[in-house]
Amino acid sequence: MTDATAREEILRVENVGKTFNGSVVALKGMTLSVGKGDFISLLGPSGCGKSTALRLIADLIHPTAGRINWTGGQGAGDLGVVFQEPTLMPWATVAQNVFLPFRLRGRKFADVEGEILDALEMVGLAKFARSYPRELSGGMKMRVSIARAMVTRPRLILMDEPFAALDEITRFKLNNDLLEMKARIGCTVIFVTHSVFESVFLSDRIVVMAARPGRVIRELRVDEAYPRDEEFRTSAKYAAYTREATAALHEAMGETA
Ligand SMILES: Nc1ncnc2c1ncn2[C@@H]1O[C@H](COP(=O)(O)OP(=O)(O)OP(=O)(O)O)[C@@H](O)[C@H]1O
Repeated sequence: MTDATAREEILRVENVGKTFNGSVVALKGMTLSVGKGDFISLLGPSGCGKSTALRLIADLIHPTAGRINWTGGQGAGDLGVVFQEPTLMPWATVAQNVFLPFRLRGRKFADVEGEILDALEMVGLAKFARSYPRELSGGMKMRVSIARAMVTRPRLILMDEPFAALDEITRFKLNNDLLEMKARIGCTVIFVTHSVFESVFLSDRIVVMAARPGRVIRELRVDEAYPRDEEFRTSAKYAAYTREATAALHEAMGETA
C-alpha cells in the first residue's frame, strides 16, 4: 500500500492485525512505512481501527498479527501522545502538567524548567505557567496537552483526534500552530482524524481506512510544500485534494454500508 519515501524510515508497520476477544477484527493487514519528518493522517469513518493503529504503535496494546519495527533506532519510549481529551491533572499547574513526561523519567522540575517554559512559549502559553487547567479555555487546554507531548522533543508524536471537540476557528488556529511547532522541533506526526479538510491541510500523506474489518484502502499524497497557510487553505489545489480525499472516504464508507 505504502511506497517507500525518499525519507529515512523510522517505523514500519508490517501486515499488522488486531483482533479483540478472539472475534472483533479491529485492524487487518495494515502496512505503513513512516518516514522521518512525515505528517501522516489516518482518515476514516468511525470504527475503522484508527485509534487501534495508534495504540499499537504506542505499544499500549500488542498486535495479534504482523509486526511493528522501529527501524530508525528509536523505540516506543521516544513518543509523545495527544488524545482528544487534554487529560490534564486538575490539581496541578500548567507547568507541572507539562513537567509530567520528565517526572515519569525521574527528572527534577528545577532541572527541566527551561524546557517546560520553551514548550509553553511554543504553544503561546508562557504567561499561563502558574495557572490551573480550570482557568483555561478548551483550546488552551489542548495547547497544554500538545506542549506536554512535545516537551521531551520526541521524534514521533501520535495524535488521536486532538481538535475534534474544538470550535472551527480554534481548530484552524491550532492546525496552523501545529505545523509551525512540528517544523520547529522537527518531529514526525501520525494524526487521527475524521476531517478531510484537516487531513489535507496538515498532512503530506493521508492513509484512508475502512471499517469491518478495519483496514487501509488507499494512501493519498498531498504534494504541497510547507509552511502552509491561508493561501493554501483557500486555493484551487486544496479544493482538488479535498475532493480526492472525500471520494476516497466515500469509497471507504460505501464498502462498509
Ligand atoms: N478494547 C476493545 N475491545 C473490543 N473491541 C474493541 C476494543 N477497542 C476497539 N474495539 C473495536 O475495534 C473497532 C475499531 O475501533 P477503533 O476505536 O480503533 O476505531 P476508530 O476508527 O478509532 O473509531 P472512532 O473514529 O469512532 O474513534 C471497533 O469496532 C471497536 O468497537
